[in-house]
Amino acid sequence: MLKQQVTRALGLMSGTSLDGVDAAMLDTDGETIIGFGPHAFRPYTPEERAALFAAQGLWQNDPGVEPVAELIETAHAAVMARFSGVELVGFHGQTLAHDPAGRRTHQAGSGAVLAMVAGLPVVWDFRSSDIQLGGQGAPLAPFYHFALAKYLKAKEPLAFLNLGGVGNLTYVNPSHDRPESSGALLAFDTGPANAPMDDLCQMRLGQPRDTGGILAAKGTADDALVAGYLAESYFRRVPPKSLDRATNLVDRVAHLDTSDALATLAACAAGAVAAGFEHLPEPPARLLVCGGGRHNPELMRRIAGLVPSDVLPVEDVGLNGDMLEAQAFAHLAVRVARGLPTSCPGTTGVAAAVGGGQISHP
Ligand SMILES: Nc1ncnc2c1ncn2[C@@H]1O[C@H](COP(=O)(O)OP(=O)(O)OP(=O)(O)O)[C@@H](O)[C@H]1O
Ligand SMILES: CC(=O)N[C@H]1[C@@H]2OC[C@@H](O2)[C@@H](O)[C@@H]1O[C@H](C)C(=O)O
Repeated sequence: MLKQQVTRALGLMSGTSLDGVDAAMLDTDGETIIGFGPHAFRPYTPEERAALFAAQGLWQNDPGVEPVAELIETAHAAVMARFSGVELVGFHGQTLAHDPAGRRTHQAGSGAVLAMVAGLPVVWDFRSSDIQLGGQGAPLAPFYHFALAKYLKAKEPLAFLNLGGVGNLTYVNPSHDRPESSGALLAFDTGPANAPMDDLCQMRLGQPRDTGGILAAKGTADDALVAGYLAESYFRRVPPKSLDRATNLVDRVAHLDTSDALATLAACAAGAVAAGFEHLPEPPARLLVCGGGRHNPELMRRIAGLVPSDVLPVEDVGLNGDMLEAQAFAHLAVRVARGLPTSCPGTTGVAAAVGGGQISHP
């Protein structure tokens, strides 16, 4: 257990978009955010990205996973070395496979190795205990979203939307004192967000993304295809629910030219968010958007056209939308070190509030 409560924690997040490692420092006691610290981004090289892409679907003991874990550890160690004054590290690892129905999830990279390299305590393996207890193991950022709502002094319910490789939505009712209180949080993955658009760009153009949504904006979405996709059962399923990165969405737009295909994928991602709104207790006045997808005006325009809330990048309330998930794992690390829960029935569907994560010491 942590002796002092307010801790300078470094959060490390390598998300499903496979773009690189986000690292951000946060001063927190795991409940109240005291202040934000420096941050850094360490992009994966095209070769590293290709190796991570090829490793999608691999489980802990599968052949070929070891060199990928080493790649991940090396990239994280490099970005950690840029920080000083860190007291505790929260290391998410790289999700390679996620199967909540089978009660297993795989975040590659060892926190024990990073603890040795950095000479610091590292909290890692955040998702296993939740999934083993019947939760989805994801999303986990909602407990941080709750702390952010308090930091913003929100009085009314609000929602956070992360547009990463996968999208996830968190409804926060800030009238509660604790995130695990019944009704304080409702969170789930909305559907694929940027990953299918990125994959299509990589396959057809040899580039990692449709920067600024420029190509998507030139295209016309295939509305029938979008409607057929959104009619699928995932979108109607009552949360909690979470997704793997893998999807066959790119195959479905194979017959479309690149701009139309990207417009269609953006419409699917936006439609998935709107479908998620159907599950919220009420539409919040504000939808605060983080994650790389908020840099895609075409995606943002489509979401704003479909939901009744004001759709705002989190920068509009003074937060950093590129570092929010890294900050979340700093915050969660402190919660784990203090023995506080990191998920609850409203966020992952686990039967009761549970603390995930293990701590490795150097
Ligand atoms: N300027 C931009 N224009 C369009 N898309 C962008 C831009 N910048 C980033 N993105 C998209 O944002 C994504 C990266 O976002 P982010 O880093 O939030 O995802 P992640 O954390 O890896 O994923 P997840 O949250 O699912 O784990 C990439 O998929 C990329 O396509
Ligand atoms: C299994 C896994 O890694 N899920 C990620 C992914 O990326 C976005 C979405 O799907 C979310 O469920 C989760 O990440 C964020 C950080 C979370 O746990 O809140």
